[in-house]
Amino acid sequence: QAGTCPLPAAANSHRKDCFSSTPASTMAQAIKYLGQEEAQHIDEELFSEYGFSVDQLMELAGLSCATAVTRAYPLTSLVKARPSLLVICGPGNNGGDGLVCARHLKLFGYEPTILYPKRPNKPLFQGLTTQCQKMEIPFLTEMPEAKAIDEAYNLVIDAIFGFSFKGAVREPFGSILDTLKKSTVPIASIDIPSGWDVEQGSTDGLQPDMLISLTAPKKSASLFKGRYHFLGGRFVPPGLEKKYQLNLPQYPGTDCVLQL
Ligand SMILES: NC(=O)C1=CN([C@@H]2O[C@H](COP(=O)(O)OP(=O)(O)OC[C@H]3O[C@@H](n4cnc5c(N)ncnc54)[C@H](O)[C@@H]3O)[C@@H](O)[C@H]2O)[C@@H](O)CC1
Ligand SMILES: [K+]
Repeated sequence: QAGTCPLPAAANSHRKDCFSSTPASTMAQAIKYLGQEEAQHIDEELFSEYGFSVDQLMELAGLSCATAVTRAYPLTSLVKARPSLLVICGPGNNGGDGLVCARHLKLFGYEPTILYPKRPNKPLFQGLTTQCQKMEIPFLTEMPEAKAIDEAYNLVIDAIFGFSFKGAVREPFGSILDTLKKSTVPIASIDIPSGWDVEQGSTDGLQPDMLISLTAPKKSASLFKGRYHFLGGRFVPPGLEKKYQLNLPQYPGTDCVLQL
């Protein structure tokens, strides 16, 4: 169909070429938005075929997230007297990214506080937790009320669920997400806005101000309406990028993030 973009209507800059008059053969390919299974296959292949360990990629992912946050919300732009942030970590690797992100943000001069209600009994997560504690990052024992969040924090970092989220949200995360929906503080979501279906998004879910897509955006990212969409996780080997036709944009220089 002439002039019809095959991609979802929420226009982002990478879709401009849908309407370009440039012949298809010479068009730059748009970055791919991954389905849930495809994201999980890439993840598995990075560990099995490409020899990475989880903690390696988590460190790079978390550093990307912290770097992207400093770009979108520099210390000088924060509205509260203290550069306070609330980082909410979930029970899987998305939560691990949140712990790494919090540690780097502390090194970058922010004052993160962490809520980590479901902690996996695995050395990786125990180590990341100890590192944050040794960095003098406080851990909350319960989720504050929306009003208390509005008063205390400049930004909430949502590291609750990533690309493995499925089905109805189980507690305590249902209540946590409900509180977040009532808060007016901007939210920066790591990889997926938590509670969103990885492919279909959510009509009544979180509406984050920022999304940091890791490796490549997931399908639901086409429905993101916030101000800042960043790509991070600059660790994809060319063979893997080619196999999955990711068409990743070129990161500038040595940067670990790119604004989409
Ligand atoms: N391959 C990659 O590209 C990388 C991925 N990383 C991160 O890893 C994430 C994926 O991590 P995981 O596969 O561990 O999964 P997630 O962190 O997405 O979540 C899985 C956890 O959430 C729970 N869960 C799932 N659905 C739920 C529901 N409806 N209610 C309550 N709990 C639910 C599961 O029981 C499990 O504990 C990515 O989104 C990304 O943030 C990075 O750490 C490193 C690199
Ligand atoms: K998330």
